[in-house]
Amino acid sequence: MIDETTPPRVDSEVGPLRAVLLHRPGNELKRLTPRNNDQLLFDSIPWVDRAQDEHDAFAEVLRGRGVDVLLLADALRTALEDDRAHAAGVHAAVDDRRLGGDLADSLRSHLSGVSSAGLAEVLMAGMTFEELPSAEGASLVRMMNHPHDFAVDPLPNLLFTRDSSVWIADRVAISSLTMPARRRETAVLDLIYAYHPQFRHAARAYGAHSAPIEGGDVMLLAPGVLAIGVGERTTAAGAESLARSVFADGIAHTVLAVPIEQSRATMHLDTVCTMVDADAVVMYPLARDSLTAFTLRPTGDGGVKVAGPAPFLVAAAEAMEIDRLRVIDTGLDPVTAEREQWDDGNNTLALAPGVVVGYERNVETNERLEAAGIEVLPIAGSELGSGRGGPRCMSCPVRRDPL
Ligand SMILES: NC(=O)NCCC[C@H](N)C(=O)O
Repeated sequence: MIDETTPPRVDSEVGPLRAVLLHRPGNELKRLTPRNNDQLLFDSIPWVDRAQDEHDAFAEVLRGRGVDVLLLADALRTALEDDRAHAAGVHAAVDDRRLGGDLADSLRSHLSGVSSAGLAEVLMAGMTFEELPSAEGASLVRMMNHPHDFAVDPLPNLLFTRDSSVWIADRVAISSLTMPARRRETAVLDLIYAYHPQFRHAARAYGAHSAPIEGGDVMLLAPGVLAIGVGERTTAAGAESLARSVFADGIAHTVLAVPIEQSRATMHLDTVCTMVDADAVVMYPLARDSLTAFTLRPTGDGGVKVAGPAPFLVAAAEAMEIDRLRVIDTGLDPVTAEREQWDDGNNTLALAPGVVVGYERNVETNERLEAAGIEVLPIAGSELGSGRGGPRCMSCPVRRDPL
């Protein structure tokens, strides 16, 4: 339960974390098979019960440090109690282009009568053709699809709540996700933020239908200073559009657009770099000297001026108005560094300055962080990590105290 007396607000990556949106993995993970896991962006087939246990333990670590945990499925069910949300949810679930007019109409009319919990389940876990309600009359679409094909796609990547929405100051930006397997997450988050009683009054930053942006690329380096990774998921147009939006709303004065390699291992900026203290990051060694940044600032008359590129660490320190942004030197040999980067060693979630959650398997990265004075709270992630995402990816901070 989130403390409802204090409105959502996030101004930094490391201010004491007070409230967070997580998604406990559910039946949507049971949809993964060796035939569809690549398309659904998982590298293997997770053991679902164990993934849930790992996630419960993650949530307990956060609660143990005074963080209110809001679970996405609960939030969605609550939002869908509103009739308008329910109708929008039915609309979001049914794709006429996939089902054809007749089947789409009959599924819409079926879903209109299900409970908010039932509709939430369909929105998250999807529906196969054999699970469709039996309808009278013949449908070519029903006949020509395999019973196990998806009539409504599942959303196994809901687990990574970081990517689908991001709070910047007192506004929420709902992502416009790039990969087809994740696009419908936008509609789910839109329902939650529009209709959940706790969020209904939240102002929006950025339009959900703008150019692609994913939250894993958005980093709140300091109040008013954002870094946005531009690579496989967030486009330059997305970064520029978010920059314009935060400048117009007066919630940021500088945005750094950071080119990152377009590969699965580096799909978001937070796969190579996360903040562990107000002036320190943990960073993949290969990125340390190669990351650059374009600096965007408002012109004052509605425009945006662009400077650079410059080395990322230099541009970041200047924008943050600090002498330097420290890189915690994990000092790893290239092979260990590559292995631990793949396993989200650089993807830590800060609970406060100098206190982070990290996957326990990244033994060497965690040891070096501890040696540098960072407290690492280890969590198991053997199953959670099968979708390639660590503690930062699996969390959307909703409220942090000021630094
Ligand atoms: N911020 C992140 O790096 N999130 C991890 C997302 C993993 C997910 N399987 C995806 O490919 O989108």
